[in-house]
Order: sequence, then structure tokens, then C-alpha cells
Amino acid sequence: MHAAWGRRTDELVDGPNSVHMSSDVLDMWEVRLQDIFKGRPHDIIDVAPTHIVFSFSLDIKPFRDVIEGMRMDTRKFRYQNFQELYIYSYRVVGTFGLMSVLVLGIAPDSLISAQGVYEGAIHFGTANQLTNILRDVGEDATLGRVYLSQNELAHFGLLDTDIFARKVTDQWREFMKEQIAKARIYFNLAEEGASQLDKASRWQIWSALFMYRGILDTIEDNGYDNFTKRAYLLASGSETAAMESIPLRHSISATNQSFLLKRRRNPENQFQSSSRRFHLHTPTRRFRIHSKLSGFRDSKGYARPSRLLPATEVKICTDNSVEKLFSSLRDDGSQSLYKVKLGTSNVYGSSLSDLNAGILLCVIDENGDSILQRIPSSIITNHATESEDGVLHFQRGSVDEFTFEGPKLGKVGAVWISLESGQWRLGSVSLTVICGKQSSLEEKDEEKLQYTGFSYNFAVENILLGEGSDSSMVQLRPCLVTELSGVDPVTIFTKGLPESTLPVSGISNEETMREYEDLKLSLLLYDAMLIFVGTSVASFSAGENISFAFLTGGMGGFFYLLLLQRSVDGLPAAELTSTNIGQTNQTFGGSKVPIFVFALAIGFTLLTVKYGSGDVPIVFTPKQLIAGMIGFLACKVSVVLAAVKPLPISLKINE
Ligand SMILES: CC(C)=CCC/C(C)=C/CC/C(C)=C/COP(=O)(O)OP(=O)(O)O
Repeated sequence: MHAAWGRRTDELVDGPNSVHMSSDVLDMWEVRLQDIFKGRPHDIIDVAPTHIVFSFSLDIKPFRDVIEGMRMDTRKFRYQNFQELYIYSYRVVGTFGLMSVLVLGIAPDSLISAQGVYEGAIHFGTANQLTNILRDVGEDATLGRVYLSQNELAHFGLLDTDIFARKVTDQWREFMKEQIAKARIYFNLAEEGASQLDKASRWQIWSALFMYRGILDTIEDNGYDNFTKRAYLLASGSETAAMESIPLRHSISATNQSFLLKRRRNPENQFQSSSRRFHLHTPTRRFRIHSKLSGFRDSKGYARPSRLLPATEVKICTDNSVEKLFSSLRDDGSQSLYKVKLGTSNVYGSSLSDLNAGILLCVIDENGDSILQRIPSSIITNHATESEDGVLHFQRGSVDEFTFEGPKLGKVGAVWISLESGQWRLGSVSLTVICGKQSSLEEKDEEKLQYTGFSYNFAVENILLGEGSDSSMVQLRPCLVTELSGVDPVTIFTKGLPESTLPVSGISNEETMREYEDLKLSLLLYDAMLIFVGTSVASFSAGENISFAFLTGGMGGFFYLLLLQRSVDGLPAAELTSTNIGQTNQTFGGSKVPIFVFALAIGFTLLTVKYGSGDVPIVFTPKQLIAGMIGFLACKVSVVLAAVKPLPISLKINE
């Protein structure tokens, strides 16, 4: 909770929107915090904190104190005495220590009271903050900030101006010696508390204590010149800089909440910025929030993931993994298998821009029961045989399929999709959930286990998430729910639903074919209408012969269109698509030949009736030739009409 929430809070002051930082923003942040504690997360990244709050029965007080620390940071640039500095240190770091104890755990055979351990944690925060302040005196001075007790400075005859002058004087050295001694006292007090932590967590805290203490040693080694030299841990060099860049908050959350908040270090961000505020330095910004500050979401209209349930890690969907998952699926109906298909848009630049980032997926059922999953951009499986090993996901035009096992949810009401950092354009989403149903005795004998499930489709149209977009998260509600049942769920999982049951998302083959069929039929109908109208007009205004010539030309044009359509249908692409369209093709496949034959029959009948008697000489006047030509050209006019406004005939027929 504290890691993810702290990181987001840190973003407010250090992130891209920090320029908007104001007391209003902090007030809003506090409202969001209260909502988390009421079980009403505003967005996907609030889901994990909400879960942790309820799982560990966390108290809201330290979180409020963090926000208060931020308020201090926006308005307070001088600290009169150590007391003020202590309060500030507690708020921005000690709070984190306090919250961590619950996650780290106290040893059952602890020699001191729980309160003593909590105090140790606060002391660690104080020691760490004092150390950071001493390390960053020079950097803070360039920002016009002095995080040192004014009274203590005065005690050594020092003023702010001495700090801005950046001179290592004797007074400064004496002052520094006293400050370092004080920080060491707090480290010692922290160590007493750390020794009472759960055995599994102790080593982590001890090593952190050891590392942070090293900063004080380095300041001494630098002759107390913290104006122009930065004290790295242990010694200078890339290795130590890298050590420094693994913040404790980070490693604690990674160890203890890994099932929820897996993240990697960003190798680009190895150096720290000025250490004030939360000291959640650059590497911790893996959970960057890209929503603009104006983008605080109104939670009305949003699904409420009020109860977060654990699920297994996400795996790449392969025949192998699906079979394994199904074989391990409990048949008491309490577990379900989930398969999610995430398509990345085809639009240029849609690929996930930050390869260290993951996609967050939250599946929320109608009762608020939810599963939160982090899907990394590349999943390394343990099985060397898996051909998909290390494949990069979320690339332009790709459709990535993942599976996981989780508790049985009710009907899915919504999914939330978000990305940790960078930018990504979502193209399509579908979700299939299969639940093993307990088989009856009779069925058990036959070893036939019935599976039930749902397939959910979501209408998605190239949704840009992250940088460059107003939002880092999207909520999708299912637009089509298909109920599934049967005895062979593996096929549905690996091969997907039969094409005919799939809905259209974007422009599918089926839709394209329907449009094509509409176009074809529109052409013929428009042409037939033009021939009919033209012939009628000609017979009233120019006589029978002219109208007959028009009709003959029109019929010629009609045949021409039919032949043209037949040859287009014969092209490989059309054949390919027609095999996919199933239903649509059946509707029109049968009628194509009769229309052609019917039209031919009418044409021949007309000609036979007209000329078969031998009364009319088969010689055409120029007027008749022109009328015939105009009749033929009616097919061209129908091409224009059909292109401008195709008649939606096939859709209607299908419906
Ligand atoms: C009983 C006991 C001692 C419990 C330990 C509690 C605990 C985990 C305290 C950590 C406080 C601390 C040093 C935070 C700084 O983390 P950071 O990663 O932000 O540090 P940085 O800003 O200096 O890099």
C-alpha cells in the first residue's frame, strides 16, 4: 500500500505535473486517500492499496501525516529548531517506517513491546532523513532551501548565508560533527528495533541501516564538504551509485507484495535528485501516473473493485500452459481459468514505449469482487520448451494472449486497463472465463466434467493510454457476453470461439464482406431501377422503339455488371474472405447464380418476343443506338450511386 501510494504521492511533487502542485491538489489527494480507506478506489492503481488497507487493517493516520508532510514542503523552507525538523522527518519518511512494520512483521520472540518496534521504525526514518539532509545540503542550497535547524546553526555561529557561500569552515565542520553524531544515535535506536523484526525481514533492514550509515562515513571522508561533493554509499563509482538507487521502500514492497506490485528497476534512472520530500527517487517511479491533474476521476459511473481476490501469475497462453491449467483446476467450482486477449493497435507508434513497464488489468465482477493482474511486456517462463519464451508483448498490431487461474467471479461488469509508464495504444480486448463445474456421480463415472463459462467482448477503438493521453487507465464494459458450456474448454481457450459467434470489433472480415455484398447488390438494384425508370420514360416520351433500345442497352449493362462481379468474386482475396464469412456468404452464395440466370432469361425473352415474329427489321436508327447506349450507361450511373449510398440490404436480410 505505502509503496504504490507513496510513489503516486511522490509523483505529485516530483513528477511531470509537479508544477500544478497546490494545497487544492493535496486536498483532493486526501479525499482519494479517504476513499481508499472506505474501500472505494478511484482507479486501477488505487485497487492494490485498497486491498492492502483491508488485508492489514491499516490505520489512515500515517497516510494523512504523509500528506501533511507534503503540505509542509510546499510552504515551509526554514526549520527553526530540531523539533520542527523531527516532525517533518517523521511525516515524510518515519511514516513509511511505521507502515512497513506491519508488512515486515515483528518476531514472535521479540524482546521489546510492539510499540518499541514501531518507535524503532520511526527512528530509522528520522536517521535516514537527517542523513539525506546532510548529504544534500549543497543541492538544497541551490534551490534556496535549508533543511537544518536555525537554532543549531546559530549555536555554531552560522547563518543561511554561510551555507549559500558554500565554504567549509571550522564552524561548519564542528556543526557537521554534531549533526552526524545525532544521526548515528537515531541509527542505533533504529537498530534496536530492527533486531526485533521477523527473522525473514531483519537482514533487509540491517543491510539498509548499514548502507545509509555509510553516507555519514563518506561525508566525514569528504572532510565535511557536502556543498560540492555528493556522498555516495560506501565509495564512489558506478557500482555504489547503483546500490544507492535501490531504495528501501522499493525493495520492501517488492519482497512483500510481489504478487501485486511487481516492478523492475529502470536502468536509466540511476541517479537521485535532491533528497527532500519523500525520497522516492527516480527508480521508484515505475508506477508513474500519467493522468493530468485535472484527470482526477469522478468515481461515479466507474465499477467498484471493492474486494480484491488473489490469482496466480499471468502466463502466456499456449496449448501447453492451458492444458496444465485445466488439469490443475479444482473441480469444486470455486476456481476459474481466465484468458485475456489484448490487442495492440495497428496505428503507427502504438507499441508499448517503455519495455520495463507492465500492463495492469483489473477484472471486476458485478459485486465488486476483483482480480488485479500485472502483465509484463515480456514474460519469461521456466519451461525452456515454451516457444514463446521472452517474446515482447504489446507491439504494434500484435494480439497477446494470457491465462491465469483465479477465484470464480460473478458476471464480469467491467475491466480496467492501465499501464505503468510510457505510452501504449490498445486495439482490442476480450476475456474468456471458464469454471470447472462439479460433475454428477454419473458423469464422474464417465469422466465427463462439465465446464461453464463466459466470453466477454469489449468495444475498443484505438485507445491511447499513458503519455500524450489524458488518461493512464480505461474502463471497459462488455459489449457482448457469450455463455459457454461443454466438456472441452481447452479448445475454446486455445482456438477461441467459433468465428460465427464472434462479435465484430473494428472492421472484421465478416463486416467487410457484408459491405461488399451490399455494394454488389446495390449496384444491380440501382441499375435495374434506372433501366425501369428510363424505359418507362422513353416509352411515354419517345415511343416503343426508343424505349426498347434503351431497355436492350440497359440489359447489356446489367449483364456487364454481373460478369464484372463474378470475375471480382473469383479473385483470391475475395475467395479468402468469403470462406470466413459463413453466414453472410450463405445468404448470397445461393442467390448469385439465379439472379444471373434470371436476368439472362429476361433479356432473351424480350429479344425473342420483339424480333422473333420477324415484323420488326433488325436495323437500328441513330436515335435507337443513342438510346441503347444511354441504357447501357445506366450501369455506370448505378456504380456512382452504389458507391455514394450503398443499400444495406444484406444486413437487413441477415437480421
Ligand atoms: C523497526 C525498524 C527499524 C523497521 C524498519 C522500518 C523501515 C522499513 C524504515 C525505513 C525508513 C527509510 C529509511 C525510508 C527511506 O527509504 P527510501 O528508499 O526512500 O530511502 P532514500 O530516500 O534514502 O533512498
